[in-house]
Amino acid sequence: MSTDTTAIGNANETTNIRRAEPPVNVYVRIRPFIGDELTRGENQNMLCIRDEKRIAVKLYPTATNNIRPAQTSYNEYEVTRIFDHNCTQQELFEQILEQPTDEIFTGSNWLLCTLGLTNSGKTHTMFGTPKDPGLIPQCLQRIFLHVGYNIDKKVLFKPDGLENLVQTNMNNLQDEINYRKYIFKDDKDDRRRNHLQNIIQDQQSILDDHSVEDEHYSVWISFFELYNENVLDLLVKPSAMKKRKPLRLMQNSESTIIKDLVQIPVFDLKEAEDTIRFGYANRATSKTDLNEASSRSHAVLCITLITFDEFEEEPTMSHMYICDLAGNEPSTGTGKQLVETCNINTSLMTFKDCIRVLNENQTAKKQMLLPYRNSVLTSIFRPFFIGRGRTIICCNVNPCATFISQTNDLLKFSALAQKTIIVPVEPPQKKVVVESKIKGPKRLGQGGRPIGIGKKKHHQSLDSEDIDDQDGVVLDEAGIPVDVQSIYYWKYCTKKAMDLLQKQANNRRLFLVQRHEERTKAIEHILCQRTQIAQLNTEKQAANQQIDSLNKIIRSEQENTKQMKAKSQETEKKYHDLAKKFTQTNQDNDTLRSRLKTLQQKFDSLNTEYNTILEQNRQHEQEQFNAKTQHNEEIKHLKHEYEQERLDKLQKDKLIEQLNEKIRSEQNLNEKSQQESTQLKQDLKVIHAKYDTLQMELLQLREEKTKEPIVVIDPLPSHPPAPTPIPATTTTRLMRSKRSAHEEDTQDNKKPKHGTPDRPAGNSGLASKPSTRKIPSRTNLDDERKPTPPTLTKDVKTKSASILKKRPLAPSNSADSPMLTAKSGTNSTTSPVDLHPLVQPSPAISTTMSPKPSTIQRIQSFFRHTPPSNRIINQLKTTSAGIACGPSSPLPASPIAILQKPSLAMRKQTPKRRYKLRSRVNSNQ
Ligand SMILES: Nc1ncnc2c1ncn2[C@@H]1O[C@H](COP(=O)(O)OP(=O)(O)OP(=O)(O)O)[C@@H](O)[C@H]1O
Repeated sequence: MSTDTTAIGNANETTNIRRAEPPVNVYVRIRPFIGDELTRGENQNMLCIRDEKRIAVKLYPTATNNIRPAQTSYNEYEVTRIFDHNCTQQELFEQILEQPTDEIFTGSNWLLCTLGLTNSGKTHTMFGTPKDPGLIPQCLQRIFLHVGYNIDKKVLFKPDGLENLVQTNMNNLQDEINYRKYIFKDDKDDRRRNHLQNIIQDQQSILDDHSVEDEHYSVWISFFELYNENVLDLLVKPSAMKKRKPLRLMQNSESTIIKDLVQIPVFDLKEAEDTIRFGYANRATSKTDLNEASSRSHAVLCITLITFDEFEEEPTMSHMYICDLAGNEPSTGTGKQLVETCNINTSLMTFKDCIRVLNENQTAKKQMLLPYRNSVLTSIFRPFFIGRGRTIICCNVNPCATFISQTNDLLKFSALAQKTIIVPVEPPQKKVVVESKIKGPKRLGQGGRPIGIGKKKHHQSLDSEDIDDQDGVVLDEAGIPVDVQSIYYWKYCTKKAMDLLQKQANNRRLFLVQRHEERTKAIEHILCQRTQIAQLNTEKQAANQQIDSLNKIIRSEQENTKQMKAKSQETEKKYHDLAKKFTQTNQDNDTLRSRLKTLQQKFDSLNTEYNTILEQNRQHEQEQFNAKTQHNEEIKHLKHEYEQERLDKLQKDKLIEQLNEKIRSEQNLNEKSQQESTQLKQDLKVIHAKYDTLQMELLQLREEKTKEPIVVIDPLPSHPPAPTPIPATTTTRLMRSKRSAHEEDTQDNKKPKHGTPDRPAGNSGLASKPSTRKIPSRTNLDDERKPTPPTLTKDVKTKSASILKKRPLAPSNSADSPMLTAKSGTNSTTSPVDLHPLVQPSPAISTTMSPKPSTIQRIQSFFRHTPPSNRIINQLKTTSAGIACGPSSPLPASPIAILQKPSLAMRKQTPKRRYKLRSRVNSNQ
């Protein structure tokens, strides 16, 4: 372990000095709860801020920490200033770094480093965010605010290590030109990339014009990290990042030099920020259990300010070291992460040890050696431990209850550091190395007078002595040597020129003194202006705050305006819609009005029509009323008539009923007679059979009596002449044909509508259809009924009468006659004479004579027309009378019957109907 002799001095002297000096500035910043810390229950009010400088840590068992005793106790610590979670970045800068930043312009060096657990907000405090810049961006802003237009555009000097300066030339700025090219590679124009190059090219002429400016500042930035105890440059080419080698540390008794560290001149704030952003991107970070982007190295930013003035002998150089230390964390990882954590913790431990030793040395009689060589970090910061600069420590505190033990340790160290006083020592004499043959700027104060002028003075004295001592020189009236070829003449001229130059130099000196005074005044004025600017800045900040609040108001107003605009647009839309509707409604109204007009006209016309119709109706009603009264009278009359007719009808009905009863009885009789007739028909059939046998007998008899002549007297004049004898076959045939004709007649008689032969045709309604068939028997009978024509001979008549007298028909019905036998068997009372007068035997028929064919025929006809029984005849008479009664006295259709119809009676009696009814009644009547 090496010792640092610069830190060891006389103990008593040092203690006295220390008391006068301010201690190390230690600030505590407590970050707010982030992420899910509140939901995890990390807020257990473990930290209690007593006042601006005092903070108390509550110690009792928590959910995750059971180390502490059960009873609640507080550890109270005092620091320079405490900032709670409400502290803004700007507030922090104003309190911590504003004054140190101003002081680097007076040549002081400052070290600001952050300490704290991992994830406690160290990087956030240093760099911040684009919207909420941290201490470094604000510090740069402050520096460039001071520098203003006095930036050294000539880049006359460059830092050599942390303590020395070198004058620049064409060669030693080449590295910086290259650095700037890749750092500002994203520039759209080449202005910044070529800026330094252009300066160097114009350097010759600029250097000649040294008298124009009086105060210059040049700002240089270097950015490196301490990773695993190696110094690694952060401003190297991205392509060389992986190959980059650790930089070497070179130390002497006064300072530490990092060899080959890139230092870049920046000419404005933008360039400085871009440079730092470039370096920050190269920093080693990785994800840990506690932080998404945990710093795995200590990042050190060095801002170097070179100041030179025409009236000062030497340029001054000051540094601002801003160090974002990696977080102190438990050694829980493995492999690479464990190595990183160990190195981080070692370097932090050494840093704390150095502070502790310094603190202990304040009171200890025997001064201890600083263990700064134990880590690269403390080696670099050594000048600050030996008083070559001031130190600020910012302790970032994680408020979570989980880490309260580590927080307590950190605050304990902070309180210790805050009590530590580091005695400042005189800065070593800065060496300005002139490497180029080109002359540097000529300083007025340098060497008292210009070299040339001093030499001239020396020559002048010599020359004047020469001239004064010259005796043989011929002078004119003005005292000028006449001989221009002589040395005295030229000496004289030179003397005069020197005098003139001296005069000019004196004048210039006076001018420069005057200008210096003016500039001093101007500087005073500028300083005054700076204070004014500071005031203005505060005012500006206040104004900015006001602007912010106003902006908020404006934003809210804008939002309101937007909403109002939207509303107005909506309203406008509604208005347009309503206007459209209004025009539409107007058009509708117009059309409705026109329609109303036409309707009004129609209404008027209809009204007039209505009035006329009303009048007509009134008249019509009157007429109807009159007609109604008439109709009522008519109805009364008709009712009366109807009553009469009804009575008549009742009488007639009674009559009809009586007649109906009669008809019914007649019908019964008729049925009985029909039964009898069927019986008779059967009898007739039997008689026919008998008749045939009789015929046969008759034929036999005829054959027997062929020889006997038969006189046949024909009573009818229309009768054909006496028939010639007919052969038997022919007679038989004739008989048969007659019988068939008789059968046909019988069959015709079966028909009910055929009237009986004695029924008068004219009295029967059924007889209105006379039978087209002529019954020969009836004709014969009619003919028989007729009186015998006078053409008949008396003989014949007599004969026939005699025959009839002698041989009445009854005797003809002898025992051998089947006809008589049958008749006598069935009805002895039946007699053809009694029954039917028409069938009485004709007196013309002579029975005495042998039967002739005509007689046979008459017999046949007799049998054929067997008269019905009396009963049948009576029945027929009754029936015919009944039947004749119907159609002979038909009931006339009565109008009352029509009126009796319910449909007609119920029908509404309109005048028209009434009229029709009346006309019908009239027509019926
Ligand atoms: N004052 C603050 N306000 C709001 N957020 C903060 C504040 N301080 C820290 N944070 C947030 O806390 C988180 C951790 O912060 P940061 O990375 O700076 O911690 P750290 O101490 O640098 O950690 P490490 O040592 O691991 O690098 C970040 O997300 C950051 O945004």
